Amino acid sequence: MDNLIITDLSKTYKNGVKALQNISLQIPKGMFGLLGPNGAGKSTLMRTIATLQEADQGEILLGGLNIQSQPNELRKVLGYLPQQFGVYPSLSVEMLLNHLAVLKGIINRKERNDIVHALLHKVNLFEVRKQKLGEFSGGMKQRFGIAQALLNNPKLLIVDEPTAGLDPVERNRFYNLLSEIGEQTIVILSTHIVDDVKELCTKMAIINKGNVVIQGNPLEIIESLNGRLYEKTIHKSDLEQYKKEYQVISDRLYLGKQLVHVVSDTHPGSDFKSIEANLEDVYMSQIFNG
Ligand SMILES: Nc1ncnc2c1ncn2[C@@H]1O[C@H](COP(=O)(O)OP(=O)(O)OP(=O)(O)O)[C@@H](O)[C@H]1O
Repeated sequence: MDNLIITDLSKTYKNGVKALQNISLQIPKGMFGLLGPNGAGKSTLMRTIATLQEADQGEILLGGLNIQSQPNELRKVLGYLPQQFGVYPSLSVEMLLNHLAVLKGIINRKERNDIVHALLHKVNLFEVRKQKLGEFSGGMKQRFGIAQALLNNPKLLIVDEPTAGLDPVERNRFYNLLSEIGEQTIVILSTHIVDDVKELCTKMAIINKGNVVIQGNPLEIIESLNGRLYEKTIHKSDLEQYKKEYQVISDRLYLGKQLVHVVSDTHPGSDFKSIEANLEDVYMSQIFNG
């Protein structure tokens, strides 16, 4: 299976926003999590990989395929679930998937029927295939979004913030579906929900202000913070002072008390407790102090 290799990719919008700044990433088969805050550049990167917009500089290769010079070849092996997935609410799920299959060039009726039914089973919508999409819950719509993205049996699947607004049960179901697809395919999951990546991904990157600030295996990335993370309960009124004195990466109210997490190479003082890092801590340390 071919890797997706992104080298030195940059994009500045006409208004001067540097959305991507010399991005380089190596993305193998499996689930790849792309984390970053609002405006980090995730959608710009996804859309560039999906050949929906062009970069100013850099190269994207999928195996032997050059995405910029061979966009039509890429589209044949690409599945894409954008952030805003527009649907025709009055069509039944089966009719709409059939229609999209025709648009994707699956002309033979028998073959098309087989593919549509297999996909409806895969995303667990077969039983409700006669229902209108407009009547579906958010989770069902997202699963339909995956079904349409899989119509051409893609080598590369891009999903842009797919779990926003899903309840825990639906989110879990969606995770399971993506994991299964990730066994055969490169899946790039763009999200600002740290848990999405923690649960699912074998590789990840955090981007902030158009830059890759860290990339690798989530467990190894977490390990890089261990031994340097401390916790303390403080008075709320002291928070600003702590922020001046220490590298505070997060502050939150926990059971009515103000809890701070601090990164420090040496023990910051006896009142601090050394704690195990998690991905949220890594994310916070990279976004706010990186
Ligand atoms: N068409 C555009 N013209 C000008 N600026 C844009 C355009 N699209 C995005 N931007 C800006 O580029 C930056 C990156 O935006 P992008 O949508 O890629 O971020 P994102 O990480 O996907 O954010 P979110 O999580 O909010 O979707 C932002 O500052 C955004 O305002």
